[in-house]
Order: sequence, then structure tokens, then C-alpha cells
Amino acid sequence: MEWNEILIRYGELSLKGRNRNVFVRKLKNNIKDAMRDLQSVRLKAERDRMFLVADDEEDMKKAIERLPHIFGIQSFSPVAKCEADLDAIKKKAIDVIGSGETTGRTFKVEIKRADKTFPYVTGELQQEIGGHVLSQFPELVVQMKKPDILLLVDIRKDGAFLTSKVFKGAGGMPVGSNGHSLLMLSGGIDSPVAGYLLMKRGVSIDAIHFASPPYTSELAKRKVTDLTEQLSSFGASVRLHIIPFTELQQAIVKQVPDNLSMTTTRRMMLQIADKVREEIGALAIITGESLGQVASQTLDSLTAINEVTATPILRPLIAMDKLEIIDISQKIGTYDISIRPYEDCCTIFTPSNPKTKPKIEKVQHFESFFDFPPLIDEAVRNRTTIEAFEQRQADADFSDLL
Ligand SMILES: Nc1ncnc2c1ncn2[C@@H]1O[C@H](COP(=O)(O)OP(=O)(O)OP(=O)(O)O)[C@@H](O)[C@H]1O
Repeated sequence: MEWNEILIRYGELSLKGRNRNVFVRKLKNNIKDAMRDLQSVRLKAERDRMFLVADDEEDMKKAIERLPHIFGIQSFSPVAKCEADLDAIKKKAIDVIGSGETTGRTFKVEIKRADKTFPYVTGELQQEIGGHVLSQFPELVVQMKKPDILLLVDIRKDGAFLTSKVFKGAGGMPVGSNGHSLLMLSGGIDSPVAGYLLMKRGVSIDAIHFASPPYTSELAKRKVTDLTEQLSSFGASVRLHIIPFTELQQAIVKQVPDNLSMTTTRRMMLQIADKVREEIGALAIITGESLGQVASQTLDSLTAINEVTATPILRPLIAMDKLEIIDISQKIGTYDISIRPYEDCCTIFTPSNPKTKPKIEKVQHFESFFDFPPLIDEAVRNRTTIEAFEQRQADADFSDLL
């Protein structure tokens, strides 16, 4: 079956009143971005829906594969086009219905006649087309309420457009329509899920990762770049900042008693993240923390860690169970990357008996014997930023075509 265009429905976007133009524009850009290598793809945005047109059949197939990942789309339907002529419509209706399962299904035809000059009234058309479909697929049963197959026939000036399949979109809001944040991305299971959930609410992200070579390997870094790439498939590219953290971790191990070193490590990470956040103009920091999961994630620990900044810390997983988090990570394709067995900087320096109720004054006391701020600034300065996922140039080259 050859589809000529895809009808894209916005869902939540339609609730957004005054902001809707901004949302639609963002969504359009994100779709363009995801399709930038598909030369024949064009987009037409209307008030409450968008059409993706592709002349090339392969491009159309790829577009159908990619659309379910893009936030802000509620559902989409591939559409077949024919001449606005009753016989042509009847013929096309058979192709469209025949492209899916018909056994044991209920069915209904719905007509939309934007072209009022078309020489049949809606009731007549419904009967003609419905009768023809039933003569070819006698197994179908007509049902007016909630049919399994709804054949939509939209008659416009430039032709008739038929569709019968509705694919579920990713929902949520277009990435970038709700501000920018910095995700602390560890390489574990949780933080990629945290990033995904905020992206789903329309937040665009940069990611920051703390690496401690030679204690952490190139393969551990690769894991994080792969996670970043996977997150980039949800509607907007993610830039990754890799922080050299070895010197600071060694200083922490020397200066701070074993049972408080995890708290200090987190406080240092957060201060570095906060400086990077400021430099890139992000408004909040996202982490994959979930209450009670490990010693550094008790309310007391989170309070002691949080004390170093007034920046909002978004913790979308805070009340989730590990199994719920794993379930999402499997669905979004990050789980298999996260379970690769390479050590994270925190795992290697993990103390044997970290305090679950660290006292802020004690932590501050031990930190005061060493001049940490210069090391923090140096780590921020010496970061490596991977822009590979942005492909801004590619976007710019392609934008004229859309
Ligand atoms: N090396 C790191 N680089 C960047 N962020 C980190 C790093 N280690 C930890 N974090 C951040 O701190 C959060 C808590 O980390 P921790 O290791 O305590 O928990 P976790 O539940 O194992 O999280 P994850 O599964 O994301 O590693 C992480 O979700 C992440 O946001």
C-alpha cells in the first residue's frame, strides 16, 4: 500500500491556548530535525493538525517509523490520496481497508467534505463507499459507535484523502517548548529515564557526566555517549559535557572521612553542574535520584547535598520503584546500554559504610580544611563538550528543503 502523506494530531497541544503557536512551531522544527536526512519530506502545519508529505516511498516508511518517538504528537495516520471522483475513491477505499486486518472487525465510513462543490451529499457518499467496501470484505460488520476500523474520507479541492489506521504518538509536549535543563547522566539505569521524562514534558536538555580516568574506562564513556544518542532520538539533540573528576575525587578521599565522602562527592558534582548550567543558560538540574534507593538518596542526604545550591533540582523518579524505572528504561531503549558492565566514578570510590543521615555542619567542617573551589573551577573549565548529536550544520543545510 502506497501512502502519500501522514496526518499528525497534536493532542495536549490543543489545550495550550495562547502558547499554541509556539508549541506548533517547536513541534514542526523537531519533526524536521528528526527527518532531516529524508530528502523528499515536506511539512504543512495547520491550526490543529499537521501533514507530512513524502514523495519517496522509502522516506515515507522511515517517517512512519520515527514519528512515534517525537513528543507532542498524540496520534498519526498514514493517508492515501486519489482523484476527487467517486469511482476513484471507492477503488482507493478497497486498497486502504485491504492494507490491514479485516477478519472479525467492525467498520464505519466517515466523510468530511471540505470541497462543497463535490456532487454528492455526505449520506449518499457514506452509503456508496460503505456498500462497496462491504461487497469486497463481507466479513466486516458495520458499527456506528467505536468501530475497530474507521475509514475517514476527506474530500478537498486538490483530491480525496483516505485513512483507516491510527498510530499512537509519544504524547507529551514538544521538546524545547518548556525551557532548558542540565541532566546529570551517570551511565546507570535511572538518570536516562529521568532525562526522558523531562523531555516528555517539553524540556530540552544538555547532559553532564563525571568521569574519573584511569579509574573509569573509555568504554564507560562510550556508554554515556550512547545513552545521550538514544535520548537524542526523542525529538531534539542532546549535548554532552564530560567533566574530568579524578583530582577532585582523590582530594575528597584524602580530606573527608570515609562515611561522609559520598555526600561531599555529590556536593562537588552539584556545584560543578550548577556552574555549567549557568554557562549554558539552563534553568534547572535534573537527577535520577529515587527516595531511599541508596544511602545518598535519603531525605537527610538529599538535604545535605542540596545545600550547595538554590537552583531547582528536578527529580522525576523520586517516588518511583526500581521496577517501574526499569520498565520505562526498557521501553525507551536505554536499559541495554545502562547495564553494560563498566564502572562509574562513584561506584569505584564508594565508601563501605556511607552515612544515611549526614549532618550538614559536619560535612562543611571537613570540607573547610581543603580549598575545593579552584578544583571545581578547573573541572568546569577542562570539560569536553560533545556536539556530535546537534548536527546544527546539517539542520541548516536541510532547512531550506522543508
Ligand atoms: N558519574 C556521574 N555523572 C553524572 N551524574 C551522576 C554521576 N553519578 C551520579 N550522578 C547523578 O546522581 C544521581 C544519583 O546517583 P546514584 O549513583 O546515587 O544513584 P542511581 O540510582 O544509581 O542513579 P543512576 O542509575 O542514574 O546511576 C544519578 O541519577 C545521576 O543523576
